[in-house]
Amino acid sequence: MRQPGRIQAAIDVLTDVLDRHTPVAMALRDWGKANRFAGSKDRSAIGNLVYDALRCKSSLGFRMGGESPRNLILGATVFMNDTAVDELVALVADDKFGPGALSGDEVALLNGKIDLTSAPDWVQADVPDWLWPAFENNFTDDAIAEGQALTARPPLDMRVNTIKATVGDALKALSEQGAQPCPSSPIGLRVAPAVGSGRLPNVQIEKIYQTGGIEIQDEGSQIVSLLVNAQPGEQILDYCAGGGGKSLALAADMNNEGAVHAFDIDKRRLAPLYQRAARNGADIVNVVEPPSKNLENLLGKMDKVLIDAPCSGVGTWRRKPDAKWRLSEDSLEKRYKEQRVVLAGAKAFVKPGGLLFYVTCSMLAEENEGQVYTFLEANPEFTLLSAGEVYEERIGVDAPKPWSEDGCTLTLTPASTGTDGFYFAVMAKE
Ligand SMILES: C[S@@+](CC[C@H](N)C(=O)[O-])C[C@H]1O[C@@H](n2cnc3c(N)ncnc32)[C@H](O)[C@@H]1O
Repeated sequence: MRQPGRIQAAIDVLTDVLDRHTPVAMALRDWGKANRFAGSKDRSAIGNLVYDALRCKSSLGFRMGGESPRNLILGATVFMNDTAVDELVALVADDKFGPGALSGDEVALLNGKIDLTSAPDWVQADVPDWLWPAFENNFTDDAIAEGQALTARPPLDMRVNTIKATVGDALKALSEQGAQPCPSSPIGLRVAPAVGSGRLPNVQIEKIYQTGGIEIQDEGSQIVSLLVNAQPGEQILDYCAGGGGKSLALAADMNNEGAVHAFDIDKRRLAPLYQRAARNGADIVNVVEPPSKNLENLLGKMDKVLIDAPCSGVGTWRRKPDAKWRLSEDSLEKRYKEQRVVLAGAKAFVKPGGLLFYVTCSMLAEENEGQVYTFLEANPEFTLLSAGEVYEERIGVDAPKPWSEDGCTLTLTPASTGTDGFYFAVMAKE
């Protein structure tokens, strides 16, 4: 396919996402099925344009005078992919598979007729307007920069599974894919974000992945798992284990000694963990299916309980930009309620002297400090500890510093640590 055909395809896919509310991955898959002539390079070029347009939907819409799929994709082509306006005009002029000739107004807009610095802050930050007060409240002077960092293409991060491989083994196995050590996680590898129409490698077909030597896991998720500081021989409950990304990381950190009990209220979410744990050789992962009465024998006995709480997912907007615009006040309220429920349910498993960890992939104070401080007030047997020392010990004194409102809990963000957004708090039970 030539560039104009790819642009038109991206407009069609984005129309499906915005007008028919189809999830972006599904819209891209559907387009691929209906257009089997398109090669893998075409698909990644189209996907990149659609994802870029979604990441910057409000700022591109502002610069282009409206958020139609055509405006957004043309804007993404020029403003985010460095295509020169003259070149684009010539390319689309008479290509019958493209979006048609550009109007004079479109050309003027693409040439920067509207200055983004005149836009409201939430538009410059590409954060939904209704959410801006909460977002701004969290980051004050840095809020626009934090929002903009969430619009960048994400890298591919991998955790080396130290049960099966060393960082050196994995680096060697993935050298052709461009893997480098992560900036902060000592067990992380990173492939830089794709540029232009490029794509990230499919490492799942590589032997090192298939034999359990690596897991795909954002560096932020690796870091919060390392901050649990799981020790060999400990009994740990991962209370919201989902697909088990953090359970597997904890098991490796424990050198496969002790136990990681992986529970989730939703049995379907736990399903992939059986196979993942087997591939990882993570023998100490004990999957506990709901109902929660199956956990009764662990009450009051856990050295550590990890709550990787259900949340808005603001911290993952680089990877899931459509979720940013789907988030609603109602769904956020539901997440707050679920967070209170998991905190109330998980606390009973911590043994006296044990630790309770509260993690989200959100960057909103209401889901983070807000929940932790409310919990601490109602549960005086728990005390907030500072996470700074363990961060320095495990991640390094020279590593990029996470953001912290209270000097105790940590918020990792794309702008501060170059990771997905994550919140981390640790509380001790007396
Ligand atoms: C952020 S996800 C977990 C991701 C997972 N820990 C990982 O690293 O891949 C949050 C999980 O909390 C679960 N959850 C929600 N309410 C819960 C509850 N009351 N008890 C236990 N798990 C719950 C959800 O089903 C979801 O899988």
